[in-house]
Amino acid sequence: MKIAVFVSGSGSNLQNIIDAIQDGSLPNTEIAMVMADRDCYAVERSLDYDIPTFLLEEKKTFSEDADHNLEGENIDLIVLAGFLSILSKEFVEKWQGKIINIHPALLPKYGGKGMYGKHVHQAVLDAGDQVSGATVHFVTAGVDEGEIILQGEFAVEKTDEIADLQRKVAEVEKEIMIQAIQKLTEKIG
Ligand SMILES: Nc1nc2c(c(=O)[nH]1)N[C@@H](CN(C=O)c1ccc(C(=O)N[C@@H](CCC(=O)O)C(=O)O)cc1)CN2
Ligand SMILES: NCC(=O)N[C@@H]1O[C@H](COP(=O)([O-])[O-])[C@@H](O)[C@H]1O
Repeated sequence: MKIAVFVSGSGSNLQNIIDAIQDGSLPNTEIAMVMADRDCYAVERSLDYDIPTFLLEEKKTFSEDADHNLEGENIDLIVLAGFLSILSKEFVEKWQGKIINIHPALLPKYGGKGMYGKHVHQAVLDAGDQVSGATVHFVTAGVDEGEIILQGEFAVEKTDEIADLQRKVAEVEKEIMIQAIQKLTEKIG
């Protein structure tokens, strides 16, 4: 299975995929390319592993530029891993069913435009939720509206702050990201 990973941040989810390939949890899986919409630590991680890496910083044309790079690469799956730009309707329709995203909450709660990173964790704390988690879902033209593939949960303690949720989310994301790719590999082959 050839995958392309889109990134914007620290790259912890990218690292989880790299590690899973190296430890044999994702056999027959190859990260064919990493594409970033901004300079970020995920780019450094990708380059450290000699993965073909593209920095596409023109926000208005990211989807078009990314599609150009994907052409002819026989990519089976696109993984949005901490990716913070909204993909165009045209791009999503062309790759429909082959793009997944990981979100740091139990969708449909706390999803949509403006809901990313610390904004999500703050919303969970403000709501006083006792349970939160993360979600892997298919990507559609709408933001965080696609069919849910997997979710993982954790308990929110009264004393928890944003940093605590970031840590707990990261642990759940590590599990469900790999499980989701394994599940789709069985389906796509
Ligand atoms: N067409 C789609 N594109 C993307 C989706 C999607 O479901 N459909 N998922 C997002 C990932 N995401 C949450 O999981 C998400 C990312 C970014 C935003 C957001 O509001 N972004 C800001 C800009 C932030 C920045 O560039 O620093 C914005 O667009 O104003 C919300 C949700 C990835 N793409
Ligand atoms: N809605 C998008 C969003 O908030 N994505 C979140 O960015 C964090 C950093 O990812 P990274 O360490 O893999 O870059 C992750 O928790 C991911 O769920």
